[in-house]
Amino acid sequence: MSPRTDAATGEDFGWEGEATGLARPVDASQLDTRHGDILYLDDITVSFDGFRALNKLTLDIAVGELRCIIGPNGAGKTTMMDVITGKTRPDAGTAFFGQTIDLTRLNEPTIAQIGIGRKFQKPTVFEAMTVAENLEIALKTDKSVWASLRARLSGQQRDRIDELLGLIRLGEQRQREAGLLSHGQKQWLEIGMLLAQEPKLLLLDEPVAGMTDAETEKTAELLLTLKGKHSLMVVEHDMAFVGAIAEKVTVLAEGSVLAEGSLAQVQADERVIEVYLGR
Ligand SMILES: Nc1ncnc2c1ncn2[C@@H]1O[C@H](COP(=O)(O)OP(=O)(O)OP(=O)(O)O)[C@@H](O)[C@H]1O
Repeated sequence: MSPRTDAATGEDFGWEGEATGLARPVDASQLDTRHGDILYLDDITVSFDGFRALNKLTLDIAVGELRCIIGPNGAGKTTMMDVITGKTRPDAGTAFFGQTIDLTRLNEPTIAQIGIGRKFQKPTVFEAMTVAENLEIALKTDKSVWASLRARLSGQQRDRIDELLGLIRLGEQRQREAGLLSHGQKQWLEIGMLLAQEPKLLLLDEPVAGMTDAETEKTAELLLTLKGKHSLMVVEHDMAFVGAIAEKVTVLAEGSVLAEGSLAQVQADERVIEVYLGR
């Protein structure tokens, strides 16, 4: 046997058949969601120096679902997203994207490429470029900024940018430098940049933190529009926002699922009240 290398990223995945290895390159067309789930985490455990940040976490997300994840500080929400995106390898358990793609065997660039987008809390847009240019770069396969800007857009790509601008409500700002946008507008632009890559599953970490009430409301509308077309996992502390968008809410505590249901159901759950109030 010889070491295997991912052609797309040039990264060495080790020997075929090893736990850290990747037997074959994966592409998004292999995503099999015939059973209805886009994501299935099973018995995931992550330990940091003996401390269990995730403790036998089991959770599944249906295709097209908008799932909200809540939980007190330190519950393991970020660690869970790190496992899904390949940033952290679990000590035990499996994380399946569809029925067949085991995310615990893939690296971060490959996971992004097969259709899992992640929005971190802080917006990261190209501030010196216009809103439209930011979306252009996100659309292109050649990620070098200058190569992207020099290349001419196809009619189809122009239509897609118009569509994205409408969706993220930045049509009137298209020629504006991204650095001049409000915090909320930057967040929407970054969501637009992720959407340009047509993710199947979008992970959003506290998308409305620092937003005004009006921006929060617009973000709720945006996410409700995306639901169905994409599957979404939203980690959020703002309960009014969660109430506006969520059908099903998962409460994490001490690295496991504590409760699941509508926001009203989980808020009425004694165990949930206890972990939030620390009684
Ligand atoms: N790299 C690390 N090394 C050591 N401990 C870590 C590491 N990353 C996370 N932890 C610990 O794991 C636990 C879970 O952290 P995590 O950031 O996933 O929680 P969270 O639910 O996202 O919290 P918050 O709502 O505050 O963002 C915390 O106790 C944290 O201190």
